Formats: sequence, structure tokens, C-alpha cells
Amino acid sequence: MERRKVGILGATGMVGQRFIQLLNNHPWFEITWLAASDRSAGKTFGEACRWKLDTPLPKKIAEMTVQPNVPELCEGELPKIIFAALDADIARDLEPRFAAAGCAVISNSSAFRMVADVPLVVPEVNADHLDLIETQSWRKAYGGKGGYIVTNPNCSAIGLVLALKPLEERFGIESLFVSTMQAVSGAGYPGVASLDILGNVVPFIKNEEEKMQEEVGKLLGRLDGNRIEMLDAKVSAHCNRVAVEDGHTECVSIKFKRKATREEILAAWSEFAPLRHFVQDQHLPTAPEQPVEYDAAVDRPQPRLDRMRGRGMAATVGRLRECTLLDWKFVVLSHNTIRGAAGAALLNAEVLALLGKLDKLGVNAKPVAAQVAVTA
Ligand SMILES: NC(=O)C1=CN([C@@H]2O[C@H](COP(=O)(O)OP(=O)(O)OC[C@H]3O[C@@H](n4cnc5c(N)ncnc54)[C@H](OP(=O)(O)O)[C@@H]3O)[C@@H](O)[C@H]2O)C=CC1
Ligand SMILES: N[C@@H](CC(=O)OP(=O)(O)O)C(=O)O
Repeated sequence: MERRKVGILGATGMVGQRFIQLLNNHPWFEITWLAASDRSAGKTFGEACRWKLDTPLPKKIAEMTVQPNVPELCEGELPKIIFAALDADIARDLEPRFAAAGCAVISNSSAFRMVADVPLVVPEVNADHLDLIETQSWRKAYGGKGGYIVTNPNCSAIGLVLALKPLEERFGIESLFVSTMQAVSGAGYPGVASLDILGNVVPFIKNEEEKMQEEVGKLLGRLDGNRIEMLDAKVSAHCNRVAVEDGHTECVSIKFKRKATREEILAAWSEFAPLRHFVQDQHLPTAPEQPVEYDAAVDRPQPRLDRMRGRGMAATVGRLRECTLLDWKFVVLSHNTIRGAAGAALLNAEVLALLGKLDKLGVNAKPVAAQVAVTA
């Protein structure tokens, strides 16, 4: 099967590098275009990027030239699928330009996550929300074949909703309290200064608590026509930066609408296999066999030991016990730059491919309206 051509915006950053790693030898997608800031454009990728991952930078990628960051200046063919790993302020400007040029923008940034017609998706949780694409202005402007933006959530929200979805389905969530311990790679590179984080904990990550609280409502919300009805539950988050390289750990206390026993909660997690029904016999290369794994050991999950479960795509839960304030409490851990970022976007793209939503994109086609609205 011929692989689909893809590009990466923000390719030199922490998440961009993960995209390159996960897309290396991907059976469905092939990187043909890379872009970053003006500082990097024109250099070879090997010159522009300080590679930080523990697998080698693929030679073919190192030799590619970093392209300008706008579709109009693309040399040669602009790929129809763009993975975007940009800071939110930059994404707000650049992502709509690629959508307007007819690309499927599979975004990792927070810029458009809460916009009403932009899907915010974790496939195991709310793949049905991808239908929102069809009402996006960029898509409509090309007679239903145009580009669009699809987003994945904040890295802490992803691990959390994987653990919550099976519980919400069976018991209903009334309220929850979550306190995070987030790895330094979450702040990008060079990120948090070593003198701030070594031997220390920083009890503040800008906008993180707000993002977690609101994104959980949309992710666990219900698609009603072309709008999302948010989950009606109270969510309170505390976010902390800790001296861990990769892997976000979250302590959760939760109150349900219906009574749940320990056995019922464990069964809800172990039986959670939503993609099996959704994709039937199809194989999604990046999907984990078991999205939520429970570890019964008293001192797990731990970032160093558990972040690579399911090739970095599974969330590990542990320490389920009764809570003296709410009903139950547990710990959840997930890899922040794989499950929480590049892997999440890649899985979204794989599901979009299966749904046929990466076919017939409007790249190089003329918009049907005189002007393509950039409204988000
Ligand atoms: N790290 C994580 O765990 C997670 C990150 N995210 C989100 O993903 C996004 C990227 O994060 P991360 O990779 O950590 O960030 P980094 O700071 O490591 O990388 C930023 C990237 O953006 C590029 N860039 C900067 N300015 C421009 C510009 N004007 N035009 C085009 N490209 C530009 C940089 O290129 P250059 O090298 O040329 O400067 C670099 O490739 C952010 O929105 C972040 O919030 C989401 C979930 C998890
Ligand atoms: N802020 C997160 C990572 C991140 O970039 O989140 P978001 O994609 O919501 O901006 C962290 O510091 O670990």
C-alpha cells in the first residue's frame, strides 16, 4: 500500500521529535515535509534540531531541508496531512492557514481545542466527536472536501480521561479532584531551568489546571447534532512540575453518581476496549492492545517503570482504595510526549484514515466561497 505523505510543523521541538520517531517506518504515513521557525528554515534538519530522543535521528530526516512555515512558500508538493506541534500562540496563526489551504491539520496545541466546531479527541474516549469536522468552515469552503483542524488534549487530561471514561460509562461521575506530578519534558526544550527543578517541586504550571478542568468536560461530553454537550461534573485540578524526565503521574479522588464496588471498578478498566468495536477487524498501528492497565502492586504506577506500557500509549492505573472524602481514589500514569502528545495525534490520524476523512482533501483545489473564512 502506498503511504500517505505527511508534514510536521514544529518538527524540531520535543513533540516534533516524537512525531519523527513514531512516524519512522510507519506503515501508513511517510514524512515528506518538515517546518519549524524562521530560525530553522533553510537548514538541514540535522543542523536545525537538537535531537533529544534515545533512538537515532533517521538519516533521511537529518538530510531533509526545513521548509518555511506557511503553505504559500512550500517548495514542491504540500502534504495533505500536517501534524502540528507548535506553541499555542503560533498555532493560532499558522494552523488555520494550513486548514484553509486544504490540509487536515492534526494538532497537538491548545489553541483551538475548546472551539465549538473543532473536535478534541482521544479515540478510545470520543472518536464519534470527529463528525464535527464536517461543519468546520474550512471544510465547507471547499464543498465538503476542504481541510480541517482536529486536536488532541492536554497531556495530563489524556491520561486522566482514559482512566475516567470506563468509570463514567458505568457509574457516572459527580465530581473529582486530581493532583498531578508532571515531567519536565512537558515544558518543551530547554524548558524549566535545572536550578528551578533539581531537588525541587514547582507547584505551578501556567494555564494547566484550567485546561485540564475544561477539556475533561468536552472529552467526556456527548455529541448532540453538531455540538458537544459538556459532561456535567465538577473537576478540580492541582498541577505540579517534578524532577522526572518523562511521564505524568496523577492522584485522583472521585465521587460517582451510582455506587461502585472495587471489583466493578477494576472490571470497568480491564474490560475497556472501545476501539475493538469501533474499528472492527482493522488494525490501528499506534493503538495499544489494552488502553488502561491496572497494576495491583502497592507502589505502582511509577514513571520510570510504567510509562512505556503499550509502547508508551497505555495509561497505567494503580492504588485503587476507598477515599474518606469522596468515594474512591487511585493513581494514573501516562507518557506525556507519546500518549500525551505525538502518539495521541498519530492515533487520531489513523482513525481519520480509517473513516475516510483523509481522502479527497482540498489541497490545491479552489475554495467554493470567494473567501475562505478563518473564524476560530
Ligand atoms: N511536551 C509535551 O509533553 C507536550 C506538549 N504539548 C504542546 O505541543 C506544542 C509543542 O510543544 P513542545 O514540542 O514541547 O515545544 P518546543 O518548545 O520543544 O518546540 C517548539 C517548536 O515550534 C517551533 N516554532 C517556534 N516558533 C515557530 C514559528 N514562528 N513558526 C513555526 N514553528 C515555530 C520550534 O522551532 P525552532 O526549533 O525553529 O525554534 C520548535 O520546532 C505546544 O503547544 C505544547 O504545549 C502538548 C502535550 C504535551
Ligand atoms: N503544559 C503541559 C504540556 C503541554 O504543553 O500542554 P498543552 O498541550 O495543553 O499546552 C506540561 O507542562 O506538562
